[in-house]
Amino acid sequence: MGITFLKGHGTQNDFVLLPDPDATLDLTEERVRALCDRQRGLGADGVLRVVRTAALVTGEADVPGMVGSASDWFMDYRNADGSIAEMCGNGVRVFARYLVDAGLVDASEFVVGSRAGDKPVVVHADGSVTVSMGKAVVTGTSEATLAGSRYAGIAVDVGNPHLVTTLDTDIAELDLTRQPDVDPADFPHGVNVEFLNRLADDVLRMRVFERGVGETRSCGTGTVAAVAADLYAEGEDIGTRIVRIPGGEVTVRIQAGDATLTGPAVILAEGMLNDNWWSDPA
Ligand SMILES: N[C@@H](CCC[C@H](N)C(=O)O)C(=O)O
Repeated sequence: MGITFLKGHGTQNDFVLLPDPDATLDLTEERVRALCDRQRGLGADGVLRVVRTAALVTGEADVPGMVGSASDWFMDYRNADGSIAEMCGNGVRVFARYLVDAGLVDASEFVVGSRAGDKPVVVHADGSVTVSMGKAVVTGTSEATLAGSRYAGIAVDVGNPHLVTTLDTDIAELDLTRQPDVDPADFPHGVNVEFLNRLADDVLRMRVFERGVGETRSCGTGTVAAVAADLYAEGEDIGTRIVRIPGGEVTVRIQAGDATLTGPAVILAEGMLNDNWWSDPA
C-alpha cells in the first residue's frame, strides 16, 4: 500500500510531510532519523506529521498545545535527529501551504495547532505564507563558544529556545559544521544558536545552528528571535526587519504582543514510501 509523503521547504529549510489525519502512523525517532537522512532516506531538516487535532484529542491526549486548540489540523514537528521541538516557523508555513494545496482547508486564513499553541496563518496568492508566532520573549543573556571564540548573546523564547549573537566580523567565515558550546545551566533543553550581521538598520544576515539538526539554510523561529534580539539591543519594542539567510530572505514584523514571519513556502514533490522500508528503515 505504501505511506504517502510530500517534500517541501521554506527558504530551503526542508521537510518531509506525512499526512496522517487519523493519527495512526507510529512515527518513531528511528523512522524520523531515517527519513531525514540525506543518503539512506529522503533527506530533510525535519518531519511534519499532518494530523487532525480531533484525532489527537482522543489518541494522544498528552500532546502539549493541543488541549483547548481551535485548530482543525495539528503540526507534529520532529527534528532530523528524531527529537521533538515545540515550534517550527518555516515548518508551519509549509504545513499551511500543504493544507490549502491539498484542499484540506478551504480558506486563506486559518489556525494551525502546534506544541507551542495555535498559530494563525495567512496563505497569500503569491505563494508566500505569514504566520503569527505570538510574543518573542527576551529571557536573558548568555554566550556561545565556537572554535575557541566566545560570543555574547541574547536568549529569546519563541516557543522554542534561541541564543542570538551579533558579530562585527563576517558570519560567512564561521565554521558551523560543529555545534557551538553553550552553558547547559542556561539551556537545560538545548538551544538553537543564531549568528547575525547587521547589514543596515532594517536588514540582518543570519546563519543558524539548529538544535537537533545542525546548520540549516533557514530557521523561521530563529529569524524571529534574531529580530527580537536586534530590537532589544537597539532599545526598541516594535519594528520590521528583512532577514537574509543562506536559503533566501524573510520578513519579520514585531508588534506589541505578537511577531509575524512572512516568506515563501513550497511543496515540490509527492510520493509513496515503501512499506518494507517503513517497517525496517535500513
Ligand atoms: N527550523 C525551524 C525550527 C525547528 C526546531 C528547532 N530545531 C528546535 O529544536 O527548537 C524553524 O523554522 O523555526
